[in-house]
Amino acid sequence: MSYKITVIPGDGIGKEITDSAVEVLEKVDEKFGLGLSYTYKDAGGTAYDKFGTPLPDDTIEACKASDGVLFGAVGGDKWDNVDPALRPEKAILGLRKNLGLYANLRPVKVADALVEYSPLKPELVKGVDLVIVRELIGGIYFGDKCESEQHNGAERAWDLENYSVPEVDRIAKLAFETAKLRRGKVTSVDKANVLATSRLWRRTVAKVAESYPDVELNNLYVDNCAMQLAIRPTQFDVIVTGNLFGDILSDEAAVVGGSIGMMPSASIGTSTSLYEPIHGSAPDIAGKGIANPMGTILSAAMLLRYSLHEEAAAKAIEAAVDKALADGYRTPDLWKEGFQKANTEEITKVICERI
Ligand SMILES: NC(=O)c1ccc[n+]([C@@H]2O[C@H](COP(=O)([O-])OP(=O)(O)OC[C@H]3O[C@@H](n4cnc5c(N)ncnc54)[C@H](O)[C@@H]3O)[C@@H](O)[C@H]2O)c1
Ligand SMILES: CC(C)[C@H](C(=O)O)[C@@H](O)C(=O)O
Ligand SMILES: [Mg+2]
Repeated sequence: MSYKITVIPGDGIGKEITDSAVEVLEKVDEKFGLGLSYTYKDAGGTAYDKFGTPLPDDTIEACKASDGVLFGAVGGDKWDNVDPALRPEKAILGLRKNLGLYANLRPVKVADALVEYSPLKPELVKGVDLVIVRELIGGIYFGDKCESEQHNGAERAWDLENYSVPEVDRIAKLAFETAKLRRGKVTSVDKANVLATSRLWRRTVAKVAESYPDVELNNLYVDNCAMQLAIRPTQFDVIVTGNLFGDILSDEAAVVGGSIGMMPSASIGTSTSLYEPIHGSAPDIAGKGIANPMGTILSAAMLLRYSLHEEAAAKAIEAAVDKALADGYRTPDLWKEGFQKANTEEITKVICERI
């Protein structure tokens, strides 16, 4: 067995969290004999500083030639004033597009040990186990845009949202397939009372649903969904939604789970899949060695499961994270009186010891 993994640390806390996840991967490799090898590539502001572009071609090529990509995060205030086409965020957007990663799976499962960390009452959080299936390479993110123009004597900017039936059809099918393997419920989230794209979205999802009689479909407007996530998150199994709504709802859902630092994701499509935590480069804590690496570690577990089909190794990582939490270790984002504070390096060691 041998597998090639491309690691893209990126900016801010990106290096700290990917170093941590690779350490954990090395530990499972030792135990399960997976034969993992790593190629490190630049992306984001760091790549812009070195090469004048946030996404060098050889980063894309390395991703395509590997069995899975582990991505940290990109972005930071330092690059706020660069040409918008060269912003660090263009690196992750470009990778998603170049690799055809049309679906982003963002599971939200609350570890027993973290139930009390949610801003919601424990009885509302216990048993939360949902997955947001976010469309990732369409919608307003990738429509035509104008940074600035004169219109009726005033400056304006615009971003166009568009979705085609095939784009909605493929993400809806993936959501229904996902629901079939889970609790059989899809909630499609849109703004069909206002937006034409959402009405096409809703019609297309309904059509796909006809082929899945055993899966229940219900539709929610995005504003209501945002509220429902805060008042009764256990009602959700699979949430399928567009690019922008999925971005916003997943950060909200992360809070239900106690900290955004815990949340992993898998971006899948037509080429190599990419795995990354849902959070960003956290410039406010970068370089301090205190970032929570567990979202990235759990993303690495998803890589083992979905790209390498190494289920036992994936489960070993997830169990080790659960055990570290159950044993009372907390990174600063989760720390409370009575618990053992662990920085990035320390929690990594604690997790490795539990593999
Ligand atoms: N996929 C990505 O690369 C990605 C995702 C989101 C944001 N970003 C970029 O990251 C930069 C910062 O964005 P932001 O501040 O809005 O969002 P962010 O997710 O980076 O941070 C939001 C808050 O959560 C905290 N946080 C995030 N991850 C954490 C972790 N692992 N452990 C502990 N605390 C953590 C941060 O300290 C901050 O207080 C921006 O440039 C943004 O565009 C990149
Ligand atoms: C950095 C940004 C482009 C990205 C997004 O909006 O998709 C991020 O917020 C995410 O959630 O992965
Ligand atoms: Mg986001």
